[in-house]
Amino acid sequence: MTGEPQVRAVGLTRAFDDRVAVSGLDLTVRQGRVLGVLGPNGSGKSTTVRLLTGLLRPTAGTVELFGEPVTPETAPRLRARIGVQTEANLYLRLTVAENLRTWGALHGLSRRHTAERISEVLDVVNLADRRDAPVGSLSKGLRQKAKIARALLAEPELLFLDEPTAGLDPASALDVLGHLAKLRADGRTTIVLCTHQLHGLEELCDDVVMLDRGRVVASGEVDELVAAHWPEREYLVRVTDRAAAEQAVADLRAAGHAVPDPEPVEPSLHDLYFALLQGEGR
Ligand SMILES: Nc1ncnc2c1ncn2[C@@H]1O[C@H](COP(=O)(O)OP(=O)(O)OP(=O)(O)O)[C@@H](O)[C@H]1O
Repeated sequence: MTGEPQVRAVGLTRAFDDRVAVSGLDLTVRQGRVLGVLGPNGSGKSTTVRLLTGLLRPTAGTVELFGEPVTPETAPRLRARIGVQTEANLYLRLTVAENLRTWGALHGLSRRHTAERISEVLDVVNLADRRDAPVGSLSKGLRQKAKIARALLAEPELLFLDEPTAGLDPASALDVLGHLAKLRADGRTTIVLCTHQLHGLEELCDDVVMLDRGRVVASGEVDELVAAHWPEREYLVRVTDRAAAEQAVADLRAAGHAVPDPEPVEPSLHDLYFALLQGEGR
């Protein structure tokens, strides 16, 4: 963990009237890492992202982005360097491409670079065929895609995503997660994402903060947390011959290992969805 801290929060706390949404949160996200902010509904994930991006003022505690304190004065300048998926609604009367062009202009991108990036980000979220549709005519999931495209447009060095795969169909969710994995592999983008949908995120997150009712219940590197919780590993062997599976189990039992009976692995509804709608397995 050698990168410079891009995000640092100390004692971050936010109350709404007498309800404490986030309490005493400490976190550091270093350059090029992916932090997952995880927790059930109402645990404070979105509030955390809004506090970290300067969209909400803390009741107590401090936030630094790129080593600079976030204050009402610095927030607009610092926010120009980050991509936030949840920030501000899209203009419903403008088309997807017009929304993105406006965003590109706000971030100082040239018209030509914006046009190139629009094609690239619409491909990432699989929305190219709706680029000239008014955003107001899009379904909820398609609007979500447009917001992700907007967050990615200016190739921000720091990206905040709030439930990025919520409302996306399984193939589009995989496309978005695949793109985030590519950004992670490039090492130039630092990502903070909050979610309660864990599927597909295990391989993406380097670090996690787990929240419950606004408090941190665990935080650290994913590998270290998993290893500390489950020091033992299980091993999986796959064979297609039932008799061979039973023989292997009998041999293991004879050698003194407590092994359960072999169980067939049934293809899932997920597998069926991809076989029928994405052409896999045809
Ligand atoms: N603007 C607000 N006014 C009053 N209470 C709020 C406000 N925003 C959030 N809260 C409360 O703060 C707590 C944390 O909310 P938050 O949206 O951060 O949770 P979350 O973990 O993102 O939840 P979800 O997974 O359901 O999106 C909740 O109890 C919520 O009702």
